[in-house]
Amino acid sequence: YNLKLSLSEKEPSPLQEALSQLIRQLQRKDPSAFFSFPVTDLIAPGYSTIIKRPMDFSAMKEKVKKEYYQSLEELKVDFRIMCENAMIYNKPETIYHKAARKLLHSGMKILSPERLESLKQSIE
Ligand SMILES: COc1ccc(Br)cc1-c1nc(N)nc2[nH]cnc12
Repeated sequence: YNLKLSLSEKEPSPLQEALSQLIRQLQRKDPSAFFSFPVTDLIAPGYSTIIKRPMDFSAMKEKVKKEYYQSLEELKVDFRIMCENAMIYNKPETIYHKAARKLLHSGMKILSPERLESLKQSIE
């Protein structure tokens, strides 16, 4: 029987697939998983007052699932915010600041204009 897929079983769109693939590639560059989940004030005292736009990979995945991203570039914006947050809150000599700088650097290659353009062609 061709039972209609319920809303919760909607197939991911090509854009969602591409976004999820990019997030997987980016997460591989965060082996310590510092960026997998939201930073809490318990882990980082005062974080929620200092950082106005918190972002992490789990939030990105949620935004993909809810189709918040209308383009690949919007993911790049959130990725940069996530890394910059860590470099704002944490002093330069900390492992978190250094991990963020390194992640930002490798992420900008994965999200380079050329890479995103060719990925866009494959989505159309
Ligand atoms: C989710 O955050 C963490 C999880 C586990 C551990 Br150990 C540290 C963090 C963390 N700590 C600080 N100070 N700044 C961050 N920026 C992104 N991650 C962090």
